[in-house]
Amino acid sequence: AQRRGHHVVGIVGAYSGKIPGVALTKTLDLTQLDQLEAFALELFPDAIVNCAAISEPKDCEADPQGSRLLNVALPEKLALLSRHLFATLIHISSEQVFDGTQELYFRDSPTSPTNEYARQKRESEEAVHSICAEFATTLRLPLLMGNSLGRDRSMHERLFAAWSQGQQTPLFTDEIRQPCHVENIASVMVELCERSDLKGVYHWAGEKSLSRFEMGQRIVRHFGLPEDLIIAAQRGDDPRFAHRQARLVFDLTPLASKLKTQPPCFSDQLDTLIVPRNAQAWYHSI
Ligand SMILES: NC(=O)C1=CN([C@@H]2O[C@H](COP(=O)(O)OP(=O)(O)OC[C@H]3O[C@@H](n4cnc5c(N)ncnc54)[C@H](OP(=O)(O)O)[C@@H]3O)[C@@H](O)[C@H]2O)C=CC1
Ligand SMILES: Cc1cn([C@H]2C[C@H](O)[C@@H](COP(=O)(O)OP(=O)(O)O[C@H]3O[C@@H](C)C(=O)[C@@H](O)[C@H]3O)O2)c(=O)[nH]c1=O
Repeated sequence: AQRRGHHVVGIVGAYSGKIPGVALTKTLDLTQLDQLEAFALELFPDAIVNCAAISEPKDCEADPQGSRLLNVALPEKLALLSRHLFATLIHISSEQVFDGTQELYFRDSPTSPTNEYARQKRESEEAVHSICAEFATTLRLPLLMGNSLGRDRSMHERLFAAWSQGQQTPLFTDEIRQPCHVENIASVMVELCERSDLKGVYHWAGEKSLSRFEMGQRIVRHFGLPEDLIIAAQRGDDPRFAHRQARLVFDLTPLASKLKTQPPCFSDQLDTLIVPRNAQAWYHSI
């Protein structure tokens, strides 16, 4: 956004560090919608990009009411503000609105959420596009790759955390995802903020679909680690995981055919990953 000459204001919750490229950060509890409204009216933004959520399925199961404040009430409020401000709204939904039984998911494929998080995401899509359809683009996203600000959030960071504590990680051979790294998604979002002809719900993901086990293998090889750090597993091996969606793969044509940014290959995504701080001593010791 900075490269394109945009002025970015970042709203943060608990995060207190510097955020590269963000001119101003504002700490707000995004469950306090009156404070958000006051700030938005003061700022009068041209575009609002909503990345806030309770984004762990298990956290939404544990606290449906609390997570709804972020995952449904907040997008609703942002949609009302977008309409009032005539501001573009970019909202994020998830591949998890689908049940994972289909070979490929299209923008108009029927959704069938199988958990609280996914139900909230579908509800947020319906709210946003009924309130401010002419201003909003919702991106349904896949499993995200990248280096999180806190260094403990993404898939490779969680794997490094387990490996550096001496744990081998069981990874599903029968769970297929289409991971995409966040830098690529940020470029898509900047393009969408500059386009008025791409409103509605779109799918975006990486070029390649892989099993969680294949992802683990590619991560291990990329960092020159021993292959026995990962163990092939099946979702059904453990009743806690038997319900997990088997295959979440998107048709990307509608958006990929209109944007300069293209779905990234998996090796480009691996090249952006760094060893998380808390695993560096272990990594250099092996
Ligand atoms: N990660 C993934 O694999 C996927 C994510 N998504 C979606 O992408 C979006 C981003 O997800 P992701 O980056 O993983 O989410 P994270 O959980 O990593 O980050 C969400 C952010 O929301 C902010 N937040 C939460 N509660 C509050 C609050 N009360 N007040 C202010 N800020 C708050 C937090 O900011 P702070 O740190 O400052 O407290 C946190 O950093 C979400 O909509 C998610 O549903 C979709 C598909 C997959
Ligand atoms: C994917 C996977 C998970 N698990 C176990 C580990 C953990 O106890 C449980 C849940 O896995 P996860 O913690 O990865 O959460 P998971 O529910 O797999 O997915 C999450 O992925 C992370 C990256 C996110 O950002 C979330 O938004 C969400 O998409 O399932 C395996 O044993 N093998 C696997 O291959």
